Amino acid sequence: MSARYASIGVVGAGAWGTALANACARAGREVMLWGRDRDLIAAMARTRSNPAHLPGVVLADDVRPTADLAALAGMDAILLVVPAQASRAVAAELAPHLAAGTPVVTCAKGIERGTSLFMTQVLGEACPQAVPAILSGPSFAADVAAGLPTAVTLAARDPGMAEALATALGSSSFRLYHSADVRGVEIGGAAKNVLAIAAGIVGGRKLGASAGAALIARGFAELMRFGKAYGARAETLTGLSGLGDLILTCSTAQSRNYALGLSLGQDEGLHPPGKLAEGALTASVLVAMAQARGVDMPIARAVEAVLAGRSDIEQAIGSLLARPQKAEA
Ligand SMILES: NC(=O)C1=CN([C@@H]2O[C@H](COP(=O)(O)OP(=O)(O)OC[C@H]3O[C@@H](n4cnc5c(N)ncnc54)[C@H](O)[C@@H]3O)[C@@H](O)[C@H]2O)C=CC1
Ligand SMILES: O=C(CO)COP(=O)(O)O
Repeated sequence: MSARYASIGVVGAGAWGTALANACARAGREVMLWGRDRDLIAAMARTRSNPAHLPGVVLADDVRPTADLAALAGMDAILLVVPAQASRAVAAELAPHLAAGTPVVTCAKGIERGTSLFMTQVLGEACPQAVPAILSGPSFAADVAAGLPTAVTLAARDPGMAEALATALGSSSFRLYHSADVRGVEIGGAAKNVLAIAAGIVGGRKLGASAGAALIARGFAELMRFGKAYGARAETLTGLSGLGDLILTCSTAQSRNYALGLSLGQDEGLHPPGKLAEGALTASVLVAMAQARGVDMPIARAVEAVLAGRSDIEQAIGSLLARPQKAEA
């Protein structure tokens, strides 16, 4: 069945796109890797590396970089690996080159601002002839590129398609579990980034490991409430793409979202500059969507208030600690 997906087009030559291109090559796929920056793509083809986004990683022989989206026409499946807020524009540019029924797997973690749409819903609008799917889970690009063991979830509404794609892209070091709970997978990836900023703030303020663990557990309670309100399955939220990714991203400054929170917690502002921290872009839309369905998300709300400049760190921490004591569940 995996022969159906012998060729994979990866759209987006940042850290994650480059790592996924290598992972697909490792799984025996023929891979084309598209990036919008012609100079960068030419340099990647020449040097077989992407030092700007993924230093120290050699591009696998079976990965062909291209700056021409039309070159991806005829690929058996596409991985869309650009930031969440750029996904609509890039998917629309890609759409004319896709045959009807081509799976397009979004690998971005976020919710579209302005429309409050999840990533596969954005794909459905921008690329209506494609079949949307999602890949998400605890996986730093550097780890995947280095061939360290990782496990993620690939979800598509059609379970057979999810299984076939997972079989085609997986290898012994890059394990893909399959699922039909598309909504659950996209909610976990979007929400955990916002909560990771809070975890970074706790780290930056040196509130202690106990506070860090409490933050993860109470953050997960928020993620569960939001997920249930928006139709996710509980087993998905407690799986790799929910709890798994929340633990990873809340645990280390290797995460850009955690690193941003760390910097805020140390009163150093929004650092490091120029690094993509999806949680900073998702926070306001996540909080608005929670409010719209009456979901209580005090930690996400505190992060949003800090990012919007309506609250300083001390006020945000104070407001969380001043909440009335209540039953845990
Ligand atoms: N880096 C990681 O470890 C992981 C990242 N992700 C997710 O993957 C997505 C992409 O992240 P990264 O690759 O890490 O980011 P990155 O910052 O390394 O690369 C982003 C890429 O997208 C391109 N891009 C940005 N705006 C664009 C536009 N309008 N049109 C075309 N291309 C555009 C940039 O040129 C760059 O090549 C994010 O949603 C992130 O949450 C998911 C799992 C792991
Ligand atoms: O999503 C990720 C790991 O699963 C990457 O996290 P950051 O975007 O915070 O670096």
